[in-house]
Amino acid sequence: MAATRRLSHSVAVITINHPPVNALSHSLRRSIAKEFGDASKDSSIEAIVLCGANGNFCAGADIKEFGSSTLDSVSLNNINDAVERCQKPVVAAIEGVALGGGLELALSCHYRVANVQARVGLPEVLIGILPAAGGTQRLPRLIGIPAALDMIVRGRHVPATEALQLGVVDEVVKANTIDAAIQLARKVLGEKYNHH
Ligand SMILES: C/C=C(\C)C(=O)SCCNC(=O)CCNC(=O)[C@H](O)C(C)(C)COP(=O)(O)OP(=O)(O)OC[C@H]1O[C@@H](n2cnc3c(N)ncnc32)[C@H](O)[C@@H]1OP(=O)(O)O
Repeated sequence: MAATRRLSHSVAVITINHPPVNALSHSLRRSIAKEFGDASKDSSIEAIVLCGANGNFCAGADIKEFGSSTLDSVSLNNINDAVERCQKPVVAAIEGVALGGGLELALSCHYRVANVQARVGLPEVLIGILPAAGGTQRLPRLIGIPAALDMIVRGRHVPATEALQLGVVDEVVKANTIDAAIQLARKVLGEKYNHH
């Protein structure tokens, strides 16, 4: 399990890879933090795209590690704060599911592009907990309190087209989600440079 990084036209594409659903285990979080930190500091990189391998963005915290007492300084909150604060545009490319901590990670990105087949949600309530990595703040800021509360208390999986209507994602594409996210990042960069 690891996050890997490749470069596409000065955009770093960081792929989260922990089969089958890219659950955020301790070691995956460490790997994401390292790749993201390196990309943020690398002056040859102008923007960052976060995506998932195995046909999914991320199903959230690794439920199989719940109850383990491993001490880990790389919390999902730390990662999400670093992503949100990044000076470079960060775009999430969402395929499959972005659930729980996976959606919270995507919400920390500055933009979100989803495949039409994707689903997003905060299903923590279904396992008796509440979102605790910024979802209860970032989601209402993005889509308003009533719609966010509906997602948080019902824990339902929201299809990409509805997520677009609600404003959870910025764009829905039928194919080539990662390319679309790279294009969006480059468009944002173009707008930034045109304003200077
Ligand atoms: C604090 C808490 C935070 C930050 C959280 O994020 S809590 C976790 C929130 N996420 C969830 O509750 C998602 C739970 N998973 C699902 O809803 C579904 O598994 C799925 C929609 C992601 C996939 O569904 P499906 O295609 O039907 O496949 P399975 O359900 O059979 O799952 C396949 C294997 O993946 C394992 N899995 C799924 N989610 C997780 C997870 N969050 N952590 C660890 N492992 C996960 C699942 O156990 C299956 O594994 P195997 O049985 O094949 O070994």
